[in-house]
Amino acid sequence: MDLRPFDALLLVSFGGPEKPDDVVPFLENVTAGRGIPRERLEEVGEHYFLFGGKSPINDLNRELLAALRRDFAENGIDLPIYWGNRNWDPYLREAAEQMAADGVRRAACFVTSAYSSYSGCRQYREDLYAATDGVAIELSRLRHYFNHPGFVGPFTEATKAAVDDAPAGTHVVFVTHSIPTSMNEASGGPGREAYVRQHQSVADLVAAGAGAESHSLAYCSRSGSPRIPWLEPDINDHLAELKASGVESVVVVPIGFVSDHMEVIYDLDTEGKQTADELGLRYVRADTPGAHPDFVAMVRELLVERAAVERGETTDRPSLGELPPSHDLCPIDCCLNPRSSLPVVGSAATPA
Ligand SMILES: CC1=C(CCC(=O)O)c2cc3nc(cc4[nH]c(cc5[nH]c(cc1n2)c(C)c5CCC(=O)O)c(CCC(=O)O)c4C)C(CCC(=O)O)=C3C
Ligand SMILES: [Fe+2]
Repeated sequence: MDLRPFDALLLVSFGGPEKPDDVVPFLENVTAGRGIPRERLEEVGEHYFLFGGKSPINDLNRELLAALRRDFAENGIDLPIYWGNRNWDPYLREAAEQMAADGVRRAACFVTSAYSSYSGCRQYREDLYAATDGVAIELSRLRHYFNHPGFVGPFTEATKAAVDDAPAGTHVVFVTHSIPTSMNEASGGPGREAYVRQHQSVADLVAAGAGAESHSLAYCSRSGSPRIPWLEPDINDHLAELKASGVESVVVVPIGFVSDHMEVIYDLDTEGKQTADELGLRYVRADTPGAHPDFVAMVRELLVERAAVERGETTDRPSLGELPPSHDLCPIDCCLNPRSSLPVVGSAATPA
């Protein structure tokens, strides 16, 4: 398999605490200079302490790494895979330095965030720039994959399984991370609202593929000042509205998350489930892709595709639904955040 010009794959993720002593320093990393109210930090810290001070995210990434290495071996790909996080050990900077020491010149980066937003797109590209500043290595962020069959497929399979087991009249609620409405407006470029449009497209695709009778999109994990508008409805409010409108059973599908992060196991499996129990709603949560073989194969396919693009060859760019396959290079004004003007990797010269 021709993977030139790449000589490594870098798995790029958020990072999370692994023990109680990590929790506060991790939260300080995440919120550095971001003005998250202290109240919210204490509350988020409690979510982690409830699970022994350990986030599931690092172990999930270790599983994904192992699955990727097996998939590469089975497909005759002899490319090293590295791992680096934004907010916790192993940090991106260490991964970049290790790659450079190992002689890697050009790495393709797979980010564990499928959609466009400052948090899921530009902030990672800022992190990649900072990690390689002064390090002789070039990084290329692989395209957003929210509408790739390897992402939509596992969600459709999981949702169909849950819907098939559920009583008639079950409503499917798709859930993602809430973000400030201003961040949504800037996602994909000024006024594009790519974040919400991408989620709506995935929700419609998965609902159709799973044979859902009715479906909607809701949000979890809101933070920040209550005076700043964030995307709504919150999942808990939404469950109450559904119940009031006569719904008796829901399947909850966390399409905003590639695996069972803290948001999924706390905000949905713990808090959302409790809300549903109090309302007397049947509540089942569908699986995230995790290390699903089709999701793992997608990472390889995105790498092979981008390598061909970099060599100037024409190639297939699989996508589902009405939105086109996402760009390789982001428009120069993609996912801007008025509070940040840091340099980034992966920008085109032209605006959206
Ligand atoms: C869009 C989006 C994703 C999905 C895309 C992606 O996957 O990247 C995501 C993922 C994640 N967010 C995570 C954790 C946190 N996010 C926070 C804060 C924030 N997230 C935001 C957005 C997103 N976040 C925003 C606009 C904020 C507030 C401002 C800011 O600070 O930027 C805070 C601070 C406290 C709080 O405000 O809740 C924490 C602790 C974890 C780790 C979970 C684990 O440990 O398993 C993961 C995967
Ligand atoms: Fe977050």
